[in-house]
Amino acid sequence: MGPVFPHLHLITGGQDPLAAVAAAVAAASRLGATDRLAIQVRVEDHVTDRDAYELADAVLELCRPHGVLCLVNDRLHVALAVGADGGHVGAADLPVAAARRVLGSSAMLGATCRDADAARAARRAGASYLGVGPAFATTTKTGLPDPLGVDAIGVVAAAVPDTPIVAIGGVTAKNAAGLRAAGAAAVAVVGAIMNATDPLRATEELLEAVA
Ligand SMILES: Cc1ncc(COP(=O)(O)OP(=O)(O)O)c(N)n1
Ligand SMILES: Cc1ncsc1CCOP(=O)(O)O
Ligand SMILES: [Mg+2]
Repeated sequence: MGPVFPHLHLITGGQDPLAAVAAAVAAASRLGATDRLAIQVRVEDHVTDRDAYELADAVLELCRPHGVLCLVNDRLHVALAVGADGGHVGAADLPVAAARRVLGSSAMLGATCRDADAARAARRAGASYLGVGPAFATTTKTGLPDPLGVDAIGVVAAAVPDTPIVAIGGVTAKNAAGLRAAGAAAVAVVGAIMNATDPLRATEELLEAVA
């Protein structure tokens, strides 16, 4: 990863995640912005560790030659096994301090939170960045709390000025700039790219929106 924190985090999902990841890496390469893209390998809970490992290994093969950051959601043992750059944990995963012990001090570790106190606590426990959302309504993940909206994400960003905030949930090329303007260092998307008819173009539009 270059000296910047990636502004666009693509989280895998949908029918053909590898094709979408390849398109996203190609888009970032065309824009000379591979250090502004991160890929987070995320699979549904019913997916086996073996299948999660195979996907993560294939994603890493697409990312590494271009210096695109590769993170693994939830399954930190898979992140370690494939040699990913780090992982992301939320309320149903290892606590942040435990996750930091598993990944070691140099790995990138993201943690989900929704308010300033949780953000400060996650930072103290060792999180490198914070995933904050859902920003807007989304159907990609069920059982989510009410959307926070742009202003609430700005409040969390202001509470931890030294920690990158990644806004997630219903993010599109149209609303991404507003999240950045509110203080988010980055945005994370699933559907805007994974469900796009042209994931390469969708990635270009999102990278331009968060530049
Ligand atoms: C960047 C980013 N932010 C939040 C999440 C959500 O993680 P989590 O709360 O662990 O929920 P699942 O993704 O595991 O369903 C994320 N993955 N990435
Ligand atoms: C995993 C996750 N956590 C909070 S919202 C979300 C899904 C985001 O998907 P989309 O970008 O399609 O709204
Ligand atoms: Mg999780």
